Amino acid sequence: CLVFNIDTPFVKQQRKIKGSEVVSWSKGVLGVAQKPVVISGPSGVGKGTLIAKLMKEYPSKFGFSVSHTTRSPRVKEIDGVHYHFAGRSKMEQDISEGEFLEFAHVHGNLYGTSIEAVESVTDEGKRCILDIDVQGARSVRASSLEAIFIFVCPPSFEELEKRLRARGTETEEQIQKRLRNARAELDQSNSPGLFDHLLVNDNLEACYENLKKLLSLDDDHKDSDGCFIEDGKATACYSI
Ligand SMILES: Nc1nc2c(ncn2[C@@H]2O[C@H](COP(=O)(O)OP(=O)(O)O)[C@@H](O)[C@H]2O)c(=O)[nH]1
Ligand SMILES: Nc1ncnc2c1ncn2[C@@H]1O[C@H](COP(=O)(O)OP(=O)(O)O)[C@@H](O)[C@H]1O
Repeated sequence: CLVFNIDTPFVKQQRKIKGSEVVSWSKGVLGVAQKPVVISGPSGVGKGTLIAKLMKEYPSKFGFSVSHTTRSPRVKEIDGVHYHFAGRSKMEQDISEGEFLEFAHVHGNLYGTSIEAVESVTDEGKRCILDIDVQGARSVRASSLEAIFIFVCPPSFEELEKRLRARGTETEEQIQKRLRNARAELDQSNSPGLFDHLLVNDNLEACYENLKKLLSLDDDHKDSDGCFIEDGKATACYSI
């Protein structure tokens, strides 16, 4: 099986401490396996909705990287399916022991992708989808895991707020925090060399078709209005 060096911060730190070569390896995410897909974007933009559509249409092609988080489960969220809901001290310990590919503090909670989360998808022969924040995307970019990076934008800030409220899963205080963070995340979507594609989620079906096009799942190149993709260098997708 194919192995490659996963240069996580833990591996780099161990190399420094030990002053010798430290190699950590993972399997199956390089070579014949298709590149994992990293999807980022502000809270409420529709990342989960798009990913759910993709997984429903292509259950044997894609697998979701189930992250760990210290946030409380929402109604209908299942432990081990949507997230691995974890205690902070246990998660911090696992991070310090090098079990995570990346982690970040987001909206006041700790989130992270364990190496096992990615491997369990690739072990099934599926293409891995990661729903992670911009900091996480940066960490994965800096690691040797080659992936495709997609940032999902809302058509406007007002629409983002509307969706977040309509979802009804957060308190007013949490909504305000997520909206504040959204501005910073939207600014960072333009960081040079970070995202390969910006996808505007205005009309859901049009956006989904464009996502499929990006992933070469749709080769009939249908026109889609209300949603566009920028290849290569990310440029502002709209102004707030
Ligand atoms: N860095 C990182 N971010 C994550 C991970 N899992 C989820 N996130 C991000 O954490 C943020 C909050 O996720 P969540 O609490 O599910 O709220 P939502 O974005 O409103 O659905 C989102 O930006 C996710 O993309 C992870 O493993 N690592
Ligand atoms: N294109 C869209 N138009 C209108 N509502 C949308 C669209 N995409 C998603 N939604 C709705 O917006 C809310 C937030 O979507 P969700 O997938 O939970 O966002 P995220 O995972 O990015 O936080 C959900 O209630 C979802 O049904």
